Amino acid sequence: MYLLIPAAGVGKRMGSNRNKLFLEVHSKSIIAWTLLAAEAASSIRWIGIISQPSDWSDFKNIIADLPLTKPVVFIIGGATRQESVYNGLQALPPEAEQVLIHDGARCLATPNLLNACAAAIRHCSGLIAAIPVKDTIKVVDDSGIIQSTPDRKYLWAAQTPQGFNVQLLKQCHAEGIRQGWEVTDDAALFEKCGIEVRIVEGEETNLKVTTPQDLAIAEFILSHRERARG
Ligand SMILES: Nc1ccn([C@@H]2O[C@H](COP(=O)(O)OP(=O)(O)OP(=O)(O)O)[C@@H](O)[C@H]2O)c(=O)n1
Ligand SMILES: C[C@](O)(CO)[C@H](O)COP(=O)(O)O
Repeated sequence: MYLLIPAAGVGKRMGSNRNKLFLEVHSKSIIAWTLLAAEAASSIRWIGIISQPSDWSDFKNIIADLPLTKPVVFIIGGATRQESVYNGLQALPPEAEQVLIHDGARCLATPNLLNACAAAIRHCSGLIAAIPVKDTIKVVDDSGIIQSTPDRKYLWAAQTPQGFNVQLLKQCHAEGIRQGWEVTDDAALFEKCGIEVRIVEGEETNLKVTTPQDLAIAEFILSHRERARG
């Protein structure tokens, strides 16, 4: 399985003055944890890191200290996650028929989840890891007035990995450019193109490290995992 890792953000919500994936949690950088999970996932055979060239030296220094055996290719990121993934798709090896896309910021995803998504994409055209929503979700208008309360039993929180047929995702990204669609995950492009996307049960611990509070939560999860391993 081919894995694309969007890693070209700037971490605005983290309040970081550099790519938040260089921040450390439990003694390793966020990107290091993500790469170690990809290395441990037996289904992953190739890794593309989609990132800003100004970050490549720092990424390469981190990678040099990791026990990686799988090829890692650097791909130029875009101004948005959507553009970054578009670039990543163009850089896939021509033989890639399916792809997993996994946020570099989701450094707690387990190898089992990566493997489960890699297995599941063999039997469908598109999928996302997701977990049922625990809170009641409100739709709120621009003036802060609640407009509706969707039935929670139909609400899932999208995570990554997200898996896709490569050709179909390339077509959907191209249509998104033509239509001016702005999406925050790749599944939305499939949905807009009318292509079915399935759910794979995600992990409650599969946090997207976005704010400083998330760093503390990630630290807790990683230290708990370490204690559980003994
Ligand atoms: N132009 C971008 C923006 C984001 N990402 C990646 O997409 C993932 C999810 O994005 P997010 O958590 O929003 O990261 P940032 O964009 O860095 O955060 P912020 O929105 O707070 O700036 C991250 O791994 C990020 O590196 C990317 O590859 N290219
Ligand atoms: C792809 C994603 O992680 C699914 O929840 C999320 O949409 C990324 O959003 P971001 O604003 O780019 O972090």
